[in-house]
Amino acid sequence: MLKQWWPSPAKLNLFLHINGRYANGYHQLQSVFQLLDFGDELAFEIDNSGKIALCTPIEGVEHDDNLIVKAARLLQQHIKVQHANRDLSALGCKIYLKKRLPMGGGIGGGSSNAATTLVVLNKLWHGGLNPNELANLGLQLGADVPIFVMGDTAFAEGVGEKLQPFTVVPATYLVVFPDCHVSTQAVFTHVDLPRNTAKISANDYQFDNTHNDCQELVCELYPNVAKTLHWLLEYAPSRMTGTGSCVFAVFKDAAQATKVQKLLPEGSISFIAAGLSRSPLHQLLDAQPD
Ligand SMILES: C[C@@](CO)(OP(=O)(O)O)[C@H](O)COP(=O)(O)OP(=O)(O)OC[C@H]1O[C@@H](n2ccc(N)nc2=O)[C@H](O)[C@@H]1O
Ligand SMILES: Nc1ncnc2c1ncn2[C@@H]1O[C@H](COP(=O)(O)OP(=O)(O)O)[C@@H](O)[C@H]1O
Repeated sequence: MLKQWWPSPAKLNLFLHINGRYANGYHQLQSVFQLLDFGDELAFEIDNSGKIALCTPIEGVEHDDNLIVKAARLLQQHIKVQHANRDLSALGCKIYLKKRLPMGGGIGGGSSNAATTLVVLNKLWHGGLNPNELANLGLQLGADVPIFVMGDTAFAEGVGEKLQPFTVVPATYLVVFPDCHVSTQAVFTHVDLPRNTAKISANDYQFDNTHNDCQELVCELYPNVAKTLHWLLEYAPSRMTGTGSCVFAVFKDAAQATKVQKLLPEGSISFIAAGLSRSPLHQLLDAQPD
């Protein structure tokens, strides 16, 4: 039988302000998480083995460290506890991944993979968790997971988990990966990271009156990020996403984005994507009710 492939989209942080730091070291931030129509895909074959197996390993990531496997195990455990009266000892699954998103690029690939796993397995295993419960479970895996579980482009606060659906002017993005992996943890523990940007109201958001507090530091640490950003800025408003390393340029339409993509230096890794208000995963789920 043909596999059902489920989308696992990328996101961009259209801006990222750091407003302070919590006692546990996590940062208090504000951001717009823009979901994209480009990403990885996952397929799931549930079985009664009780085992979780990712059949398409990612080079450099141990099976048990993969956020997909961690998400499946976390949900498996949660369902077992919630449904103690049902014999769920045999909940198992084989998982397949088509990886397209560069890792460590600030476009949320790992978190999105974890979210798609939580959402789809909850459906296939008849877990019965509601979206808020799934998002809370996802938060244990990463601050970025809830946005992908909820599935709406959003204005985010807290550590990134307080979300309100947010309307952004439709745009096409040229996203360039400067061929370096930035560790989110390394950026957030850096002494030179600014952490005192004043809070804004969601209504006041505009691309031009916001910025990314991580950008200057990452540009200093990774000259390739600085080079890519300066190149893109010649053509369109551009910014780094998340803690890097990807940089995006904003265009009105795909034709303009394609023109600039063609001018990129040879060997550049890039993709073009449209901004979406609703995740492609959730669009597919909405079209396929139980
Ligand atoms: C800041 C963002 C913006 O999108 O960066 P990117 O990872 O996308 O670049 C994300 O929210 C990241 O989310 P995610 O990558 O899931 O973060 P986690 O795994 O929870 O945390 C990675 C590390 O970043 C730090 N961290 C993360 C989020 C946050 N609000 N404050 C932090 O200080 C934590 O110290 C942790 O050690
Ligand atoms: N399924 C996964 N996809 C991508 N990265 C993963 C996955 N599982 C674990 N990781 C680890 O998470 C790190 C961050 O990945 P990713 O989410 O793609 O980047 P970012 O947080 O910068 O957007 C990777 O370098 C990798 O070691």
